[in-house]
Amino acid sequence: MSESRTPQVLPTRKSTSLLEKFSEADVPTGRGVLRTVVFREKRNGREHVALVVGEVQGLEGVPVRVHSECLTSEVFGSLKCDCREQLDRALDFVTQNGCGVVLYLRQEGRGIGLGNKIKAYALQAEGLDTYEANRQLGFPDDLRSYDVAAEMLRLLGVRSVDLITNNPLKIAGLVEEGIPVRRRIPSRTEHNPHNVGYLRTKRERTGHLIELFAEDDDDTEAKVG
Ligand SMILES: Nc1nc2c(ncn2[C@@H]2O[C@H](COP(=O)(O)OP(=O)(O)OP(=O)(O)O)[C@@H](O)[C@H]2O)c(=O)[nH]1
Repeated sequence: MSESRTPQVLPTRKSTSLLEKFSEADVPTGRGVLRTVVFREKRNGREHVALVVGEVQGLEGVPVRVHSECLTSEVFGSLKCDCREQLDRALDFVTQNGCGVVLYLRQEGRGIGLGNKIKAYALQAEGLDTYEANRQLGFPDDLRSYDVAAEMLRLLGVRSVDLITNNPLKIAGLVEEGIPVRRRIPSRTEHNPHNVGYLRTKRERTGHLIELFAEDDDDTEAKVG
């Protein structure tokens, strides 16, 4: 008796559709026009933004920043982290380069949300570091996933990226979701007395490639900032 085999079709992340492209328009800014594309998550209605400069469809090695929302720093000017500066510098980079994408993901507080991030700040004021505070609240160090970012890039037609980041987990996360990362572009920001502990902890605990001092310099050619 001949054996009939059903071809095994493995589900791939690429075939899952998490998002719909909801709207887009050109928005004039101090840096120039940003093509602003809003994607909506089908499962929860959450909106994420792609800020696109130039023509990226079908391109390899597109400079991309995958940036997580940080209301406290980006809107209120908090000095406890370097998020606003990283966003500003990434936008400078892609606009000066004439091509690139900044994905602005609604993953406040590394995915735990604004209210919980402020709870974590209260614990940090009592001496816990950023990861200890997360754990005390019952969360892992980082709740983010990169499936949404990967699908946004695919829907924009980006074939591979030069990722603006210091976070090795972001690179791994995107690769895992099927987006080739050609190289890393370091994101360099200034430290201050309020965020130096946060930056050091990220470097020590999650391997962030942060150059806090001149002696940390590496010889990668392109840098943001
Ligand atoms: N839970 C928690 N989140 C924080 C804290 N400080 C900043 N964040 C959040 O951390 C996120 C920072 O995200 P990103 O700017 O993408 O930075 P990153 O993962 O450090 O990696 P790169 O900037 O790409 O190197 C934002 O969502 C901030 O709101 C904190 O003390 N606790």
